[in-house]
Amino acid sequence: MMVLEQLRLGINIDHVATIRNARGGTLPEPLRAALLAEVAGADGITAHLREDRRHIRDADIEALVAGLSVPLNFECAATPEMQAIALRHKPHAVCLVPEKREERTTEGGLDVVKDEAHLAKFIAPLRDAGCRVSLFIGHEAAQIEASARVGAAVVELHTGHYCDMVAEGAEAEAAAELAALRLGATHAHSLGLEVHMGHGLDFETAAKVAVFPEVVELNIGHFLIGEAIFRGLGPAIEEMRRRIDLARGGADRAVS
Ligand SMILES: CC(=O)[C@@H](O)[C@H](O)COP(=O)(O)O
Ligand SMILES: NCC(=O)COP(=O)(O)O
Repeated sequence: MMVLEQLRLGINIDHVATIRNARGGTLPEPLRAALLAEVAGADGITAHLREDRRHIRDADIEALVAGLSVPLNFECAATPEMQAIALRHKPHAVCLVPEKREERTTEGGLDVVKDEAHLAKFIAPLRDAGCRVSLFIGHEAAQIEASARVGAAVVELHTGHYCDMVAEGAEAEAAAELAALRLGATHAHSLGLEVHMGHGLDFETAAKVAVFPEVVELNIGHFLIGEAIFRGLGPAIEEMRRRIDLARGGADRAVS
């Protein structure tokens, strides 16, 4: 088995805030989860400040910026409000995602082709401020090519549909989606874009995409926060690290 560069594992802590907000108090604290994730081997922390603040809130972003030792990947919609917040905090990375207030979770990728002019203008000041701008998109070639044109440094390919197909036992569709993600990763890499993947990944699906050599980072949240109920957050993250390292051909480096 070929040994590839170790994948960066970004831990999304949005759903710690979902649990906190269910009671309206201050516990559990997303920052505490993020610090624990760092200790467990997270290479970065992802937090999505939605327009409706349904999970992460502005104060969480401030606490993360002040308290983290690893890079923050700030996910947000491409709106003037979010651009101002990003420019105030200057996180390591800004990942632009599509948002619909009525959706339960991020349903698809950005339509970079349609919003090319807007995104090019939107990205420029973030890039000038030193943020690595990432676009959360589907695997379609046209979206990848438009992402390169608008000046993004990174694309994060949406793995949600692949994960849904696996969960439904739709084997042919899952295989086709995985193949399309693979092609998308190769295409994006060939255009000079750094390639990340994320959304809906669990131990099995993360291992499947971890083998793609062009992918350098996975962002994983909901599954791990759920898994933390059963085995604790640290052990859940360590197990994810072990599985993706193993898939990547680095069993000797994997946490035992
Ligand atoms: C963009 C993305 O995939 C994550 O931010 C994910 O959306 C987690 O948050 P939600 O459950 O609010 O979609
Ligand atoms: N960008 C994807 C992400 O941060 C994690 O998504 P999920 O694992 O919470 O679905």
